[in-house]
Amino acid sequence: MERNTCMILALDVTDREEALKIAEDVWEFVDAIKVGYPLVLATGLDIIRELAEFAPIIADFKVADIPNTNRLICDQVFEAGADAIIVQGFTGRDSLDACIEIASEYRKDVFVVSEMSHPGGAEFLQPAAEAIAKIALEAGAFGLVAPATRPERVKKIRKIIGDKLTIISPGVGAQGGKASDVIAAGADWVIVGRSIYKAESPKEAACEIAEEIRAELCG
Ligand SMILES: O=C1C[C@H](C(=O)O)N([C@@H]2O[C@H](COP(=O)(O)O)[C@@H](O)[C@H]2O)C(=O)N1
Repeated sequence: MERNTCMILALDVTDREEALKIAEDVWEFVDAIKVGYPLVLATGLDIIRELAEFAPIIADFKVADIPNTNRLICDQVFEAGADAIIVQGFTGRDSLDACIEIASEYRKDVFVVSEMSHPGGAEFLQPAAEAIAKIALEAGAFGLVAPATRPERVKKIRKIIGDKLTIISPGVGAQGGKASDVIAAGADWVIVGRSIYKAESPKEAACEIAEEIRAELCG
C-alpha cells in the first residue's frame, strides 16, 4: 500500500451503486478503501473485486476465531481479491499466526486491532493494547489499528513498535478525532468513513481532509 494521501476510505454504505459512485468520486484522495460487513453483507464478496478497480482493498472483518476458522476466513477474503485484512489480536498468538500464515501465502497484509476508537474500546481492549501490539510485531503483521480518538494512545503504541509496523487510525470526524492530530501522533494513515460518504460532496470532503493531512506532513 503506497503512502500518498495517508487516507483510507471506510466505505460503510449498503448499496452497490452508491459504493461504486463514491469510490469513483474519491479514489484520487485515498490510498485504499476499507470494506466491512455492512457493504459485504448487503452486496456480497464480489464488491471487493469491483472496488479494487479504484484502490487497494482492506477487508475489515475483525477476524476473531480459533486458528482453523481464521485460516478459512482469510482464504476466502484473499480469494475474493482483498489486498489486506483486519483481524483482532485479543484471540491470541495462535489465531493471529493463522491469519498471517494465509496472508503470506497470498503475499497480502494483515492489520491487527490493538485498541478500538469508541468509548468501549477503553474498557477491555485498552489494557491489552500494548501486549497485542507486541505479538503483532513478533508475528510479522503489516500494521496495527489504533484510535484516532486517542492520539496519545497512538503515540504510546508507536513507541512500542517503532517504525516496524504501520498504524492505521479510525475515528476521524464523526467519532471526534482529528486527522492532523493523529498523523502528528505517529499514524501512517487515517481511516475516514461518515465524514466522506455522508457528505453533500464526498469528493470535496475527501479533498479537504487530504489537504489537512498534507499541511500537517509538509508543514
Ligand atoms: O477501533 C476501530 C476499529 C474499526 C477499524 O477501522 O478497524 N473502526 C472502523 O473504522 C470506520 C470508521 O468510520 P467513521 O466513524 O469514520 O464513519 C468504520 O468502518 C469502523 O468500523 C473504527 O471506527 N474504530
